[in-house]
Amino acid sequence: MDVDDAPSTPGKWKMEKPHHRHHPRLLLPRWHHSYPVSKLVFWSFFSLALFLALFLLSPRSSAPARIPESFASSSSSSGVRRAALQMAPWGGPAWEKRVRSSARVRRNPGGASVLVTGAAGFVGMHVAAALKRRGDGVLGLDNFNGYYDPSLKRARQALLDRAGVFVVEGDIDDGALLRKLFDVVPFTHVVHLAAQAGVRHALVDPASYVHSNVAGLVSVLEAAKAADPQPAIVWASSSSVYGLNSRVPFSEADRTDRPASLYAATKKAGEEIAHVYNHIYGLSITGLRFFTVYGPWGRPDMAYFFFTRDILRGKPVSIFEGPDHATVARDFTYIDDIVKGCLAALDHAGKSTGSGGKKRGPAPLRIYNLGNTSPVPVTKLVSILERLLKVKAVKKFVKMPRNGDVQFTHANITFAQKELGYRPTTGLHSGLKKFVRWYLEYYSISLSKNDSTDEAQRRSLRQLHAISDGFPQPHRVQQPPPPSVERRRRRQRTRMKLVWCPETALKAYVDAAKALADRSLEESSVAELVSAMAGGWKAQLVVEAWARDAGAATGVGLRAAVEHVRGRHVCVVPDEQWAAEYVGAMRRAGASVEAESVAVGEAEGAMRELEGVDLMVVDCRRRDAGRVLREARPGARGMVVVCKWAGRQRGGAAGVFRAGTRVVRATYLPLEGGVEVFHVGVGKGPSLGDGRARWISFDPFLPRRCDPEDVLLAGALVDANHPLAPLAGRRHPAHPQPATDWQQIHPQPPEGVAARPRALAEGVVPDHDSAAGLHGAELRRPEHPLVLRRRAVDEDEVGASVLAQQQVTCVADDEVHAARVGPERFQRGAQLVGPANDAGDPAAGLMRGGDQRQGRRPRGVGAHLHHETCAAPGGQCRHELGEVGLLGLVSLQKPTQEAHAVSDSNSYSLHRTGKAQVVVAVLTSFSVRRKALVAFSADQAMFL
Ligand SMILES: O=C(O)[C@H]1O[C@H](OP(=O)(O)OP(=O)(O)OC[C@H]2O[C@@H](n3ccc(=O)[nH]c3=O)[C@H](O)[C@@H]2O)[C@H](O)[C@@H](O)[C@@H]1O
Repeated sequence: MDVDDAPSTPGKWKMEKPHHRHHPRLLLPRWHHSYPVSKLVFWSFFSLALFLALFLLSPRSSAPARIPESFASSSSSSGVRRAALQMAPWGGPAWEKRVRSSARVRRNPGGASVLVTGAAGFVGMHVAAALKRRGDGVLGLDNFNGYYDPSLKRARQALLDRAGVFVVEGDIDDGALLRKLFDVVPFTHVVHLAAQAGVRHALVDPASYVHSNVAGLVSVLEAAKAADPQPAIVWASSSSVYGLNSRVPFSEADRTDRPASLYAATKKAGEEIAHVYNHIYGLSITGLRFFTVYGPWGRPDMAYFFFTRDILRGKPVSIFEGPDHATVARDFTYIDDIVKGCLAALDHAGKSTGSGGKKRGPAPLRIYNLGNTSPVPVTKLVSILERLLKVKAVKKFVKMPRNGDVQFTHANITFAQKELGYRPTTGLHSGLKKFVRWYLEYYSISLSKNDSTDEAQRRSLRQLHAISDGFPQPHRVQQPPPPSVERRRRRQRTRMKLVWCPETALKAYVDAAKALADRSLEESSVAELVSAMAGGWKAQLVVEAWARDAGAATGVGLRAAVEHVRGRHVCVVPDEQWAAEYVGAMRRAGASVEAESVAVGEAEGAMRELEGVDLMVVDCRRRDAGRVLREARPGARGMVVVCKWAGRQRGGAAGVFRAGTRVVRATYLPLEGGVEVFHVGVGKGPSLGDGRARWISFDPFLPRRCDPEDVLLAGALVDANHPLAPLAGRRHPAHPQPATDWQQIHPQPPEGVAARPRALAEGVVPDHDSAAGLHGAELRRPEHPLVLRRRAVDEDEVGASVLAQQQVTCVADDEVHAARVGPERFQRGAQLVGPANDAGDPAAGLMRGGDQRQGRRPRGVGAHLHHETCAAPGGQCRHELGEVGLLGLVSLQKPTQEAHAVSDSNSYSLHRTGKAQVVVAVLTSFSVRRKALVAFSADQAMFL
């Protein structure tokens, strides 16, 4: 799993600029104006007293100086147990170098260098990743305590590591470590998110709250105030400070002196402590009151998380109720909105004025609510989860225990809106959808769409069998690998590793074909192809770099695919106007688009948000196509790249593919259910050097307009570090030299047609390359006749070469055409599907089921085909009614040994025999010197 599954919103990352960004009022501690000084004094004393009492009472560890005492607590049913954590040692030149490098600002002139505490935590990881993505320097700090499953924290750490963020293993209470960090890096900001979270757990382990949330905060502020330069601080307070406040929505100006839990009290104490450090030392401090944050990579101790686990396991979930069965509600806020708020708070923080512990002037002290402004009852939360999980929850309504919970929360975000441009955009349903997707993926749980609830539940239970009784354990515990392992992994990542699943490929193909059936959209055959690819690879992140006026067919196809594989489809566009046009095009094509599915911005910016791309579709007509490709960050398996209109590149993409780049020329996609797709791309002229090419798809329902189309699966990008780059230099095993034309790839046409390629190559017929490409084609299963579309028969001579030896059904559009094709072409029992029908409308007679009045054809598998088979044009016709399960069944006879293996029986045999070499191949019309073959050999391709 990669960062992208995590920082879940790749899309619009636009914070509205506040109108009065530099308003002098911002420099004043606004929130405490309405706050009596006596209360301030009271809270300061309260905090310190609480801290001293609990700190002195708690047992101390005798850990060596560099292994700080832990504030971690392992919650266990037997009660409170505090454990000293063994921290990784820190210090030394190599460690310092790593720290410096991680905190170095890159690609973002004037960017921040940020220390993120609690970086292996839920919010911490997302914030650290987001800062890194935009080019800020980021160093993480986390003590990996055992409050909840540390392997989840390790997995987050591994994710950050891949993103280039080093997470130092240490405690915020380790003053020496903090001083060292500030010595090594002049941090401009600290985002302090390390804390002991959880409202109810405070009853179990009160000391941990004081240690982390009071002493830990003081420790961080001490280090920050002593640093030179002093950083600005942004830190996490909590909505829980509103406690028993009953004014809704909760505003920063409301009372916060009636906390309902020790957790809330420690957060409130933190706000008062912040005042002290601002007042005495001139530290710029912004506190953020988070409202019940949820989302992918979340905290297992939170209700939405363990409800999900319990629902899947069939265990009862306790839904709290207030007095008289009153609803309990929360202002659930999606993680991406919180991240945006954190980044905006950091950007608007204003500088600390002190240095080396001395105040030099007033500094900003602020507090903001970051909520969603729409409270949702817990019952609704449960019903959304039921729907998403397709499992009925066993609900138990219980009276809200008096353990710190409050009945409702509701944020007033006016201040954050005005001053930070904060605007939450994710509703609970779509946020939970992302969470559930992540959860199922992370814990490797699959739910079938068609399962009945019971079956889904049984399956889930089986899958969850391995999950322990406590917080769920992931299948894969990701520990940060030692450098040597990481190096090896990186090497491995440079090899394409694809997992091909014919079932999902078929579903995606069929859905794409259905979605596009009644629309005569350009590129729809390509759309079906890439949809099948995305489905077959089970691509979790599919990115499309759209070109203006390109239509929406590909987008529709990709959307159909990601639905099947629970993946994500994101379209990258350079600006808002393109975004609007894209959304419009998609809507017109009948597909809905959520805001987060559109990434707006320059190639670099937009692609930076997208880590772990499985399949990338780039329209090379975009000027920045090359930059888009260069910025693409593939997932661990590698990335399938489809370049549309590669021959029309406008210079942007030209530099991307180096000379010698292996380019694949044909696609064979094994699907299931007797359906296979074989796409051949062809160019004009004996070679493909003239930059013009077009698709032939043996899809009988190809749109009438099959415009020139270049689709490329290319394996090489300019960046030598790119995981695909090594493919550029590799030779296809069957062809020691890069293939230069089709003949080389398919050197042996079948008997009886041996003369044809030559004749065709001499340019006897138009489109001869397409015919050449088909030499050697044979029907894999004669019982499924090959359906050739008109043009293939009429113009391409394909019919002649294939029909000479096969039982082939040809589709003719009209009588005239049928006559022109001529029966002489159809030898050896070849038949012509005649166009005659009752109404005398030849085209309509071919395929009923489409909108005949509008002359539309039904396209795609699953449509009912009612056609008449005629012995010859104008002859007697035979009726046939059947399910269309045939999209063209063809395989190469002897082009390569491996393709032959494909045709042996089915795709599974590839796995067994390991013979398959060519699995995917797509044509390009690149200039000759760039043309070559990309082959995924059996050891690179895995088959399910
Ligand atoms: O916003 C906040 O300040 C706080 O939000 C959450 O605290 P909470 O809102 O209580 O979140 P959950 O523990 O996930 O509970 C969510 C809702 O589910 C309810 N709940 C919880 C547990 C349960 O078994 N049943 C149940 O109905 C709670 O009463 C609450 O209304 C976090 O856990 C805190 O760390 C954070 O500071």
